Amino acid sequence: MSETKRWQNLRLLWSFVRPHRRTLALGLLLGLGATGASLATPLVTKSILDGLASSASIGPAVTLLVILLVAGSLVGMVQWILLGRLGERVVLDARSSMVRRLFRVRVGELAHRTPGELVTRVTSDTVLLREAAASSLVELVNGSIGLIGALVLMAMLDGVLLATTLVALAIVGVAVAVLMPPMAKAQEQAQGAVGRLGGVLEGALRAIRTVKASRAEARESSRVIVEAEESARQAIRAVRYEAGAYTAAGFGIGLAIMLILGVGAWRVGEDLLTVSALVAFLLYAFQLMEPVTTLATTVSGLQAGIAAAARIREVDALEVEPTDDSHPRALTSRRPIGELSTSALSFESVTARYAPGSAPAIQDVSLEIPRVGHTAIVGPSGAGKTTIFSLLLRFLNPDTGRLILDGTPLPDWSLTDLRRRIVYVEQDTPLVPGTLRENLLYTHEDADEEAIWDALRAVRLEERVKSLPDGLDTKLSTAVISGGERQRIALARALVGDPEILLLDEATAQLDGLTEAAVHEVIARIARTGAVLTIAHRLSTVIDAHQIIVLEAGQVRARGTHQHLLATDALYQDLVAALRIAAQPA
Ligand SMILES: Nc1ncnc2c1ncn2[C@@H]1O[C@H](COP(=O)(O)OP(=O)(O)OP(=O)(O)O)[C@@H](O)[C@H]1O
Repeated sequence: MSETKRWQNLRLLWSFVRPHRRTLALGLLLGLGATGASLATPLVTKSILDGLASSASIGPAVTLLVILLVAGSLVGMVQWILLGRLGERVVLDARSSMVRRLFRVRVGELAHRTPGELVTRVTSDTVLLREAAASSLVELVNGSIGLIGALVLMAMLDGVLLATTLVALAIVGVAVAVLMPPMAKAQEQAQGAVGRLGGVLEGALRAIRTVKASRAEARESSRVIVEAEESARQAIRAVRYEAGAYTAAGFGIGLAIMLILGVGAWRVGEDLLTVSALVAFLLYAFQLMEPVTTLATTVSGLQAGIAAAARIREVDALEVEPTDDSHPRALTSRRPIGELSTSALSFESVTARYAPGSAPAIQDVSLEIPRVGHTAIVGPSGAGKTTIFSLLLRFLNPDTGRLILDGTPLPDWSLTDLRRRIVYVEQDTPLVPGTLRENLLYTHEDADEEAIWDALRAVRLEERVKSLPDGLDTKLSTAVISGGERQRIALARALVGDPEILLLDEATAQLDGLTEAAVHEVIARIARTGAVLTIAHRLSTVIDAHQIIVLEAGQVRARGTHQHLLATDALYQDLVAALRIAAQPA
């Protein structure tokens, strides 16, 4: 990591702590209190020893020592709790901001990342911020103050002994400084490996049915375990560096104590130092050990936090969709159909690509989708059908040309207004976590109970839902839902959404009779008052469409009704022949 990047990441780390700076300041203050108590302890011990040697009263000094011990411990405990809470708040803030960001990121940006890897960033990378932001930062500041305080007091006790201690500490410092950068790099790599492990496991579990049906359980578990092994290898590498730093620190401390004892004994023998001063000096030397030994973990905690901040930063850098604030022109009202032009949507010479410099996914496409009626898009795989939907929903923007909705270019609509008018039913119809009711109201939250039951009736799910013990409030995680039912729930959601425009990506799988009937019912209902655009995979869907658009290699090849295209277009004839074969009962 370059210095500028490290600095940026440190600032990012600070940006998470900043809102809690008062708590942090209190933590630092309490830490100072505890440090003060431990710095005073050797001096009070010295005065007790001196009192004993001269037969003076040691009562007040002993009382002070007890007070210092009790107060120091209590302050330490309060600081611990305070910093623990601070750490958890930092984690929560980081998670909340990442999650909000992730849901605003453009769909295309997420296409190249596995959900599992992103999940790891939100769940485990943020935990590393906790240590770094709270304990490490405070330990570093308090530890440094304790270190400086002890050195000053040691200088007051005996300059020669201090010089001896500093030589030993310098050796420790150099060793730790040499071992730190590779340790930080190893920690960064270990964190990255955990992310990849999450990604691979998530991908394999998502495809679990295919995995099992292909008898590939062993192969898939090996693939995941390879990532787990890599993660362990990276973590072990990091541990090795940590161990090196600790050993160097421990060796240096042992050396320092031996040197202090040796030189101290000589100075006591020469009457240059009292025994009580040597004891106090040794107590300080032991106090120095703590910041020096924990320095490695404290700095490594900070390094891990900085590396985590870098990975959080990557999510921050993902391109997000524009906010509605950038649209002063609010187009919120649902316009009466009579006032509209006959074309709800039009493409004007649209060319679009998924990445700069790549081949266009669609090229120079012009088409009109009538305000009322059903338009079906057909074409071979890769022809650009899904791209048409992505452009309409603004998951993707055209390179050239423009799209017009109700006479207004798409970029002039706020995303909220645009997507409020459109309901999108995906091919594999994912349901969101929550209850059946929440799923049905997902697109149109304000719909009433009557609209829900009407939609369920239309997709032949009324009886099934009524038979569920919790009815509409059934949690989908606890219910057994078949593939066909899942599709019918998604279709019912479309009806409840009461859309002006329905984008329906028809399932390619063979549909059961009920689901096929539900598809037709939904298309027919919405097409009576709105525009339905389907990516059609079923002959029956195509035959009934008012308009069919044939796409080939990213371009509009032909358009018309089923009869017209059947008589005039060879590709359409081939596509229909394939759909006929697919529609034959097995
Ligand atoms: N996320 C993506 N990144 C890069 N290229 C893509 C992406 N999605 C689609 N493409 C490319 O764009 C072209 C059109 O793809 P599109 O998915 O629109 O076709 P399709 O007609 O829907 O195909 P299918 O019927 O197989 O789903 C193809 O060449 C495809 O490889």
